[in-house]
Amino acid sequence: MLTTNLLPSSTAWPKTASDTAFWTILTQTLLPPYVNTCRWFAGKARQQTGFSVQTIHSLLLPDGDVSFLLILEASYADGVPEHYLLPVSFLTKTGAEELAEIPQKGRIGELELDGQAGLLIDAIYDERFRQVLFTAIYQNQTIPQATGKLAFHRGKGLEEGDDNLTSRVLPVDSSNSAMTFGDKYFLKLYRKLFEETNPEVDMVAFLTDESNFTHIPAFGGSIIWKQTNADGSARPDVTLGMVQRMVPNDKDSWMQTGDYLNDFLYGVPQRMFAIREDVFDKVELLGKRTGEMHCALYKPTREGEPADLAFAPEPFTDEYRAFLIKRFEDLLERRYALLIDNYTKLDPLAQRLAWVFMEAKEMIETFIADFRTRPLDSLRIRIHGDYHLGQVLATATDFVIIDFEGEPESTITERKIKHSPLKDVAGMIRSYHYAVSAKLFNSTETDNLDPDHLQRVSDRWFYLIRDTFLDAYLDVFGAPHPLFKNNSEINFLLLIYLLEKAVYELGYEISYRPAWVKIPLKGIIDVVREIEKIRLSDGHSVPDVPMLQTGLLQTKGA
Ligand SMILES: Nc1ncnc2c1ncn2[C@@H]1O[C@H](COP(=O)(O)OP(=O)(O)O)[C@@H](O)[C@H]1O
Ligand SMILES: O=P(O)(O)O[C@H]1O[C@H](CO)[C@@H](O[C@H]2O[C@H](CO)[C@@H](O)[C@H](O)[C@H]2O)[C@H](O)[C@H]1O
Repeated sequence: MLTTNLLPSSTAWPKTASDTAFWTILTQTLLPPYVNTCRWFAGKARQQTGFSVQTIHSLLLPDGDVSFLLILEASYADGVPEHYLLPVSFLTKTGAEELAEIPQKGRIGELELDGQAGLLIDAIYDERFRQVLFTAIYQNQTIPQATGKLAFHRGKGLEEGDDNLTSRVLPVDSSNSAMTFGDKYFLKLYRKLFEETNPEVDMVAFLTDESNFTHIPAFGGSIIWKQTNADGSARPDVTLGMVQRMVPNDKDSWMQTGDYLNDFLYGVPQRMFAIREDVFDKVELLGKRTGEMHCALYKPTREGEPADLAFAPEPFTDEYRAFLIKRFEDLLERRYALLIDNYTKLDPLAQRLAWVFMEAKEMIETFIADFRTRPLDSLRIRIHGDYHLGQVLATATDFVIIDFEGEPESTITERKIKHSPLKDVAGMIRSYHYAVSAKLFNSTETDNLDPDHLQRVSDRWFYLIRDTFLDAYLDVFGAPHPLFKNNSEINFLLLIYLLEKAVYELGYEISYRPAWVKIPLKGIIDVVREIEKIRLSDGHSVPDVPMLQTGLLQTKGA
């Protein structure tokens, strides 16, 4: 098995940490093709100009061997370089059994080091490496490194006595790597790295330590690289990993909602509109849990107590308004450009929807600009930031909210900016709209139905579910609501965030799922209609945005 294309070096594995030439050769040979096959590498579509190993951390394994945590720098023709975590182990031929267990996606390549043939692997597939990480967290270890130290921190959720659990890598296909310990703890190793604590660690640690909200997996610990410069001065922390309690679950809420919609679908051809009561119960429960999460994140400073500035609520300042408007305007420009570039690839119905979006440009811009001066007394807090049905695990009777990393397109600093929690609410409402649209317009059961009728059925399901979610959500705080001034502010903010989310999604779908582009476009147009109503009722004239037939999402005959 290990006979071809061995990359030779005279340095023994443990000594390679200081052999710069060795790593330079690797970044020119084995690493680029390997990294480009990895799900976690986000630079595949960009013009790459090369990789380099920026930093190497060493971890001593229980048997005296060593694994390295490589910080890889990926450079591109345009834009700033990115940094990725790649832990590596070297398994020699003698460990034939272990070698056989390494999946293809963990095999970086064959090497011959100091006369020993072996395989360079992603160390997450090395049980010894996983064990060292977990033990270091359990023991709150700090391990000095050439460029600072690795600080392992144990959180409240990691129980006494759980220091010797067997581990395995989880087959989740995501942008990070997941492993479990004793099927009780879930360790996420972050792959794309940022200078600043990952918002997920902030949020999960805060909710575990400072609140009674139990519908997140409790915080079990973190792995932080405390960087220093060559002169010993400190640099921003880099989060490498986080442990949480493992949540037994069959599925996430996206799948669960899909199951409910399958039941609903059977009645549709018979012109029967039936949503089971337990579906409403679940939607209500999720609204309630969402409200409770925001309640837990709302931490007004009490008299005599020091303010926790990272989580203290803030008003809608001019600075925030300017930030949101600029971000929205930039997003809109990028989306219009993307839509124009891809227009001819869209089917005729998507093209019609795209036209309405184009025609509404001026009205959307005016609506966003309103945000600069409109009086707003609601408050902003830290929020989930990327909230949708896929981020909620469904347990037997309840829900557990995961993935607090925030919006993937935003910088880490942006992800920590406080927003109205209605941004999360808008995320979930968009998700219900996605769920019903994707199901009703892509199923054989509804293939032959009149598209206008189908659109009405879809809208009815969506409005009922949306209102159920929203009512249950708003009920959590009671009246007067501490975070929202009044219904008019709630409506305005919801529209802004719904629009922003749908415009964001438009880009995601053009890039990843062109057949679904119609879903966010329909979401945008629904908001445009609402804006029209508001402006007309305020006595404004509105630009002439064309009306459309219903049946907007139907792909048949396109
Ligand atoms: N605490 C947990 N317990 C059980 N499964 C989890 C837990 N956290 C995440 N998962 C599973 O791992 C998947 C990826 O987790 P997520 O936090 O969304 O990572 P990523 O940011 O890499 O997408 C989730 O969709 C879920 O299936
Ligand atoms: O990978 P992430 O969870 O960070 O989110 C990205 O991918 C999501 C799709 O997996 C995407 O969500 C969109 O599609 C969902 C259905 O697949 C739907 O429930 C969401 O409402 C919709 O936004 C998300 O936008 C993107 O950031």
